[in-house]
Amino acid sequence: MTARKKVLVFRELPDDQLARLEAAHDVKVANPKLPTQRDAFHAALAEVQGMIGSSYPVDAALLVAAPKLEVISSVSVGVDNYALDALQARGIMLCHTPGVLDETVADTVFALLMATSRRVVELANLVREGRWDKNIGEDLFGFDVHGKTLGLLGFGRIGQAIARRAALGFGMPVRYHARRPVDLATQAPELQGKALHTALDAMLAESDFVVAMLPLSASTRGMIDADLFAQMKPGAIFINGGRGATVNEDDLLAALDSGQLLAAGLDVFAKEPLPMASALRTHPRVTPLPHIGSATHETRHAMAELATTNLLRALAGERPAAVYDTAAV
Ligand SMILES: NC(=O)C1=CN([C@@H]2O[C@H](COP(=O)(O)OP(=O)(O)OC[C@H]3O[C@@H](n4cnc5c(N)ncnc54)[C@H](O)[C@@H]3O)[C@@H](O)[C@H]2O)C=CC1
Ligand SMILES: O=C(O)C(=O)CO
Repeated sequence: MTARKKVLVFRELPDDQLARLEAAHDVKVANPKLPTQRDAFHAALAEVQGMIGSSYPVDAALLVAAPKLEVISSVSVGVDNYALDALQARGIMLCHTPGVLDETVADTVFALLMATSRRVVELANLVREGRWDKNIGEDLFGFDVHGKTLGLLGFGRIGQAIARRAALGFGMPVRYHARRPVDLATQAPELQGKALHTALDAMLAESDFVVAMLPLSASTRGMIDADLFAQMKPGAIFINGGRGATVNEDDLLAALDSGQLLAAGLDVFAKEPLPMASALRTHPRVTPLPHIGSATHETRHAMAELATTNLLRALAGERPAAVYDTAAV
């Protein structure tokens, strides 16, 4: 039996997963985002060997305050909140939750594709506000999704789940740009002949919808800028389901205002929650969502369960299923 260790949980965890942790270890729950719990969080850092978190940034200074830390288990697949080089230098293991959220995030991205192209929010508001007083005319028509070309920036686990919906369900030709081509024969045979690795400029020029599904890293920060928007097909729709800071938001607004982009569907923003002053909040051709890509009951539970299992395994000296390779940055 593993010796009991000290664990700090600094995000919400379902009761059944908290119970699994408490059965094996001494657990402190403290949310550093709540002023009433911030002191408890900082006090606990000095003692903990394991942590479960997600959206609170774990930077190098915070790690200095946690000298006994062996493992962090994140309830997320994205790891941009963690100081990866400091974790690597200290030999602290980082676990995350790849795979269990792919289909749910792909559903959210498709909701944004449908909402932007068919003007769902705008037209629902027209009905709600009692402005549906005649047959809808051309000025309120949308554009088809089926049969249109989809360009994917990022073609990993989630990008491929989006491509399956597009190619197999909506008859959409798919082009993708990623760090390297994917061997579809072994990884996604159902997409063979349907999703093509394409040079970035050609992909942008050919796509009716450009969907970004990129992690945030030094190479992707600010990558989607005026230069990329200018290369997109005039009247394209842009969707971001990855991370907000991969986009230059001023350039995005300029592309919307010039008419280069027809619309944007955004689940993620450079600063979250989206500041009241952001023009993206109220822009008539932006559909903004509050970072809900994976936010279903089923998937958030599956993520919490995987994160708990990862932490329990790591603290028991076993290899967890989903260790992030911090050396790969
Ligand atoms: N909106 C939401 O709620 C969610 C957002 N995400 C975000 O989506 C990201 C992607 O998740 P997965 O598909 O699981 O990751 P993944 O690691 O399987 O795929 C990442 C893809 O991005 C590509 N890529 C990375 N850097 C690139 C660059 N500089 N240029 C071109 N392509 C590049 C890779 O080649 C790969 O195709 C996560 O890291 C996270 O930030 C993930 C889950 C939910
Ligand atoms: O997992 C992630 O990276 C998210 O953004 C939330 O699911």
